[in-house]
Amino acid sequence: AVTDETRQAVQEALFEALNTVDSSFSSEPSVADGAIVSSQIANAESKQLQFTGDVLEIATQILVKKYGVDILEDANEVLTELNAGESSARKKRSVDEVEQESFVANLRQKRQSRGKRQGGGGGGRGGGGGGRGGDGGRSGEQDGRKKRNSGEQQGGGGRTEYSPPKSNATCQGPPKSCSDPVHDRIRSITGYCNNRGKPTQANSVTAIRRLLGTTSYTDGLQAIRNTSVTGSPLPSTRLISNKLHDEGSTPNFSPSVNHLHMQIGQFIAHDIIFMPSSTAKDGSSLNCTSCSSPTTISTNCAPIPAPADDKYFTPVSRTEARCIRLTRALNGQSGFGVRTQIDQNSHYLDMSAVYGSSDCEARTVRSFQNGLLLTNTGIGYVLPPQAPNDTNCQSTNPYYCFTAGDFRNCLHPGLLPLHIVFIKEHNRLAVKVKAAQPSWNDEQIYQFVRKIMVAQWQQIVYNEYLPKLLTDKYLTDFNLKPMKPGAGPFQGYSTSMNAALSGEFAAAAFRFGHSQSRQDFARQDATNKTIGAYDLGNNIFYADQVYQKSLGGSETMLLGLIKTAGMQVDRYFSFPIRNQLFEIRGKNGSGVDLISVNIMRGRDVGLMPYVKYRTLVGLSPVDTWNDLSSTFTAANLAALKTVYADPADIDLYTGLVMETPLAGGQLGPTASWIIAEQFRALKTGDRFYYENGVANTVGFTPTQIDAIRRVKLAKIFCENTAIITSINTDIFDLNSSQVACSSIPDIDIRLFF
Ligand code: HEM
Ligand SMILES: [Ca+2]
Repeated sequence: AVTDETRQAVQEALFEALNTVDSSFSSEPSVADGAIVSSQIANAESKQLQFTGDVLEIATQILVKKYGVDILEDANEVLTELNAGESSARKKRSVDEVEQESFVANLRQKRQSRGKRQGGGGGGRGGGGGGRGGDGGRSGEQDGRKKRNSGEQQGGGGRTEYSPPKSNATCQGPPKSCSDPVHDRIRSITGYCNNRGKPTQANSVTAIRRLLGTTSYTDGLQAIRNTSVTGSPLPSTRLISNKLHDEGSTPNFSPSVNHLHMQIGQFIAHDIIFMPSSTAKDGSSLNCTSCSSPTTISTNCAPIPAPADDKYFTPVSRTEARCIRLTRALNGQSGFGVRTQIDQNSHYLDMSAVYGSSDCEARTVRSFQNGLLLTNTGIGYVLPPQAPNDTNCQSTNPYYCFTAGDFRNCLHPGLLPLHIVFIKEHNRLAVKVKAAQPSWNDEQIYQFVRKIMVAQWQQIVYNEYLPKLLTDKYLTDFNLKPMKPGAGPFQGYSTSMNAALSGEFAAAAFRFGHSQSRQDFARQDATNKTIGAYDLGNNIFYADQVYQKSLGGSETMLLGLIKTAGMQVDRYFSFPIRNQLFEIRGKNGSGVDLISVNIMRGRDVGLMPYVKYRTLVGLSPVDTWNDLSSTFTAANLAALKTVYADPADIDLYTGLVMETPLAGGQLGPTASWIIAEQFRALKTGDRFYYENGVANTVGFTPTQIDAIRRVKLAKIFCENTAIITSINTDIFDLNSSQVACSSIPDIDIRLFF
């Protein structure tokens, strides 16, 4: 039983933590050299969680320091009591699965009233502002982005705090009980009620899973791993990147897999994971550029020191070392204990990059006419709607970036041909549906088409993308293969399978795709002539490439992806990936090294070192370097020894990309395992997976499932481009034979009525 003393201690710790949160962080102009801080911009819902998370993290440290870790269990009981009191204090809403109100989220108001009761001044600064209006996700997200050259960024006065806690009924999840029949038929945008017993599981803005249930935080709570098991400091992740991951002058192209495989991989990533970065108190991006930023700006800064002899990130001055900016992933912990990262997208494989991950965001991409998605055709061909207020966008009027289901759609130009093709495919199907069902309203058409779109996408991922990545054995062992035509329905759905993303997948394994990216992105015209390539390093968050009408817009970019080789998946990364992410055109060194970021992100998220995952995967445990010799080449082993003092230190990301690939796949055993495990969760944990037959869920009939099993990504490209008239039989095969588009059957929408 919890004592009153504990209750008192917990409340004291929370208010002390609140004061720390309110006073200890300073904001600086959020942007280095006018450059982009990050792609991982937190939306309003995530920011609400950050406030709670930051307070709980500090309160946890206070309690542990005073009373030891054993108090945390009782402290969480107190928190449950406090939250229950909070819930009953609020007017009950007419929904039965209302999430519990959070005591901590309302802490500022409590401090004020507490201050009054005690006769004190009650320090809270404002607390107003920032709430997300009903008008949608974009505007909510804008306030978190960089406000370049904005004078308001300076000075302390009048700044608003984190968004005040608010009911999240508007943007997060339909205000309907999971037993409402709407959840029989319609996959919610957020993922809400996909699992009826655990409605918010794998929803957008919820926590990631941890494969081993543990973290590598040195204090067991939040402190980033920084020491070797030998006691010496861990190497800087930029040093690791320089020594192990520099492709040098001899890039390794894949002999068989095209560049499109890279691009679809990123589109998959942007469906299932968006791990937001911490923000400053005012909701803007933190400027974690200087090496001292963890003490001068925010404890949520984790800049990466560049070695003094770094060729690209040279020292700031003779006395000041250079760091590569990095902000810690936003802490969404909701109880006392360990820091917890979140996924801001719906974790499910449900085309979030097209449809959005919150109900507000979903509205921003719809036209609300005849089920159509918004487009912009001003230039003479279809582009997504423009986002003139996107402050991450480096290209300016008239080359605005775009609004799509995922904020990162303009991260680099290679993503846009896919966004465009899928918007066009949705609208193509919507037109057919309208013609066949003239009486249907916008919502009916939209949901009908969306359901088919997601089914097609799942088919493409499981039937075309994954078999090019994983070996047949992994596909079989993890139940990843779609069933044969005529078979099914699939009986693998399990209510106990949590589809949520694992941190290991998000912060390490699935970032393998960074190794597939070329420096030059080709364009090819209808005659298969190369008509100009663009350089990745000069185009991060620049949208102007798709506006190049004379070069064929996005279609020649798409054909370029299909017709050129991707890079081999290995430990080497192209120059822009390692040096020019977020670089301003012409300003060397204004960007970051994505690979040093990946490795540091793993430490930030608390991933365990590589060797800890081997037993999970069925590999031998590791004591000495020699124990690694069957999974690494001698050359890679020797390279590892040049940076790590002990095999137990190896960062997960580096270990995964350095393992010898399995025959018949692109990855080694551990990376394959982590990725296969995730796609199994996304398949067998998704009530709406298209092959399923689940009670009280309106899926597809056997005939409809078979129609989806015949879907080919190639046909979607054929139908939605002007220049593609013949295409690969195997869409990701660089050396594929070609067929006429007309010989590939189109999906027959009539089968779905
Ligand atoms: C030119 C190609 C690409 C660029 C420029 C790029 C860039 C980025 C950037 C800037 C981040 C955020 C890093 C961080 O702050 O931690 C990121 C994260 C990530 N990338 Fe990529 N990426 C590319 C391709 C890919 C591909 C091909 C895949 C997968 C096959 C992929 C998978 C991921 C994943 C899983 C994350 C983590 C996302 C999150 O935590 O929200 N990326 N990428
Ligand atoms: Ca999703």
